[in-house]
Amino acid sequence: MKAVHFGAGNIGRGFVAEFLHHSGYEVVFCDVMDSVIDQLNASKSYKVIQVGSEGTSTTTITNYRAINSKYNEAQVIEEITTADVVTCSVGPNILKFIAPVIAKGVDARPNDATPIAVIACENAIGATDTLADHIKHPNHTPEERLDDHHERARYANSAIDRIVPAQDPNAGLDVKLEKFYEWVVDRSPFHDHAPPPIKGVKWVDDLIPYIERKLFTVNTGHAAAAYHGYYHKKTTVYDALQDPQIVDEVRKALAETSTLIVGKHGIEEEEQKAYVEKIIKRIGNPHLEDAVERVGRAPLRKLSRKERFIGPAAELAEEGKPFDALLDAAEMAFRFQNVEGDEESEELAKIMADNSAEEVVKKVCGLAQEDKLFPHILEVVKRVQADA
Ligand SMILES: NC(=O)C1=CN([C@@H]2O[C@H](COP(=O)(O)OP(=O)(O)OC[C@H]3O[C@@H](n4cnc5c(N)ncnc54)[C@H](O)[C@@H]3O)[C@@H](O)[C@H]2O)C=CC1
Ligand SMILES: O=P(O)(O)OC[C@H]1O[C@](O)(CO)[C@@H](O)[C@@H]1O
Repeated sequence: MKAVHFGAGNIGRGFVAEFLHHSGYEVVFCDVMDSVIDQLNASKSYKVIQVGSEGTSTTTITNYRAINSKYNEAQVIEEITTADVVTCSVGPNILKFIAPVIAKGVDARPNDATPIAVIACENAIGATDTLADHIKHPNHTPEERLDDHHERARYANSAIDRIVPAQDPNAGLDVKLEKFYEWVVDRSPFHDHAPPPIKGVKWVDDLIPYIERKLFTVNTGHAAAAYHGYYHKKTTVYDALQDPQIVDEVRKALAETSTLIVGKHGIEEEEQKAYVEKIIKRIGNPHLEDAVERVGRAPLRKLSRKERFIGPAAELAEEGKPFDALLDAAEMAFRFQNVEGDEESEELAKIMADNSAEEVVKKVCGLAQEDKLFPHILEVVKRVQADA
């Protein structure tokens, strides 16, 4: 079996490739960074090191190759025509850039082979759908080829959860990460044949409760800790969580999202409480040394309409339920400006400087004036702008 994986970064090498490897797949990494491609092709193995209070354990990943997809389109297409699975972990904003080559690879597949399974492993609701929309766009797949496209490819959304911090620059290809993992994938696209045999994946018929619970608990809590931590000059998320005031903010934000999740998805209150406790423990893992700048990265994405703060706060506002702590966390995200190495934080600073508060709320948060949350976020933006 063969899997083509786009994005040989932290989650790609550390989580997705590890699962694929242990399930018997040869992994062909595609990335645009020469250094990582050269290292992968020059080495026969790398290590995945799981750290936590239970101790450390290591697994070794072998049986992979790597292609620089920036220069070798024909080679990537060829690999996709003979692969069983395409996965990616490149970041939600990069999906449009990898779609054209995947479209060509899918189009070149024979209709009588098992359709290739395409699974995007990004922190976003419906990331595989987004990728599929780009792939099926007339610029990339001719319209007359869409009718039987499903015979060549199936697209499954997924929710992927594992904390993989930025790695030590001297670690080479090795990846340090937490022991916990969860990879949940929508089974419905494979209704007429077996889903790909990836060990450790949980196949479900309805992914929405899983991805919303994950995004609005793990990612809301993690990002809230990082943004409050950054504001209070903490180095890591662990450091941030040593501050009782920050823990309190995180707990309050998660109490708000829990109300939404429990009400919406029929999850037991006690179960959600236990999930929250587990998440707070996970994000406070001292062995990960996870910088607040990494967890806060890409604030424009994280402040967008369907994301971890505005998404749940907008729904809570419509239901007339409390969302104050989510507003506080969003305020800290708006203050995450001009952070070294983070382009979106620079863009955020420009947007905040060049636009009225109303325009910022519309542009960044995707809210309309008639949304109940609008005036509340507007106050937040005005406050941050006044401090500039
Ligand atoms: N690190 C984590 O703890 C988790 C990350 N995720 C998600 O996984 C995705 C990736 O995150 P990380 O692995 O942390 O980031 P990363 O920055 O370590 O890896 C991203 C990789 O994608 C590559 N890339 C960028 N543009 C590309 C292109 N056009 N074609 C091929 N490769 C390209 C980059 O060179 C890099 O190697 C994000 O969507 C993130 O939200 C999900 C769960 C956990
Ligand atoms: O790019 P994002 O959305 O921050 O994704 C990485 C995040 O995913 C998580 O690992 C959770 O699975 C976060 O802890 C981490 O910060």
